[in-house]
Amino acid sequence: MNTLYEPAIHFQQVHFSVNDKTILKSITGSFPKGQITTLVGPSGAGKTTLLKLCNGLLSATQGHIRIDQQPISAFEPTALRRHVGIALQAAPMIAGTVWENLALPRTLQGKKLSQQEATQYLEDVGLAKSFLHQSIDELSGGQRQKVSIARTLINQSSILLLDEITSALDRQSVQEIEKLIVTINEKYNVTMIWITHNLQQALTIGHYTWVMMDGELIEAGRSTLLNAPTNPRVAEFIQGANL
Ligand SMILES: Nc1ncnc2c1ncn2[C@@H]1O[C@H](COP(=O)(O)OP(=O)(O)OP(=O)(O)O)[C@@H](O)[C@H]1O
Repeated sequence: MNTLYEPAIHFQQVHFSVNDKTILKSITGSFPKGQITTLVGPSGAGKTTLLKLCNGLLSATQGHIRIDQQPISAFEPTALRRHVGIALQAAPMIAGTVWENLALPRTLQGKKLSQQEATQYLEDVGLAKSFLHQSIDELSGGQRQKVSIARTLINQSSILLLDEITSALDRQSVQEIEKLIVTINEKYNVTMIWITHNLQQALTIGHYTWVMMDGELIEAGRSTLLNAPTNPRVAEFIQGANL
């Protein structure tokens, strides 16, 4: 990828296989620091597997991954999870209040999250203070996803991995989450890697885009590549998705 930005994450000839099945083949590329890179490709292309390699949920079978210029192996696992946050489509939560869920990253470290801090994080994602004491079960899908994003901010992660965080939401919530991600990216300069099946979203929200197919990175560059793909496989994929 031709970029002016230093890489937040760099993959060098990364392979991943499980039980002799190759899932990722020879991935080489960078995710530019402070930018939003959208990750697209057909189902089963290896996108989630690649994301899991970025925060140590999985380890590469071969090749090298560097996070902020350091080999990923140099990070202690919990430090890596704090440095590289993740938000998932299902936005997993514990039974309890919004505050208890927000405090979870701190609770796991034996620390507390004050009401004032919790309120600030809620404000950051556009939720009123009144949500603090609300049960997590009473939230809409969009509100739940906002709490999930607020929770990632508590660790002050400099890299955030987003796996299809809007695919289960209604149109208005999708727009709110998109706006929120752009705001967080700009306000905190967080590097984002966002898996999406919504190519319009990949184009409009992404600064950069990676296109994956069959475990390979087949195209990477400015997201506008989705408007005028030079690779025929990418063109066919986009045509099928009616961008
Ligand atoms: N633990 C595993 N054991 C065996 N196969 C696996 C395992 N994890 C993933 N796979 C396979 O690896 C391939 C890539 O999966 P992955 O979830 O990374 O794809 P994806 O691009 O994220 O797909 P989707 O868009 O449907 O979420 C799939 O064929 C999947 O079945």
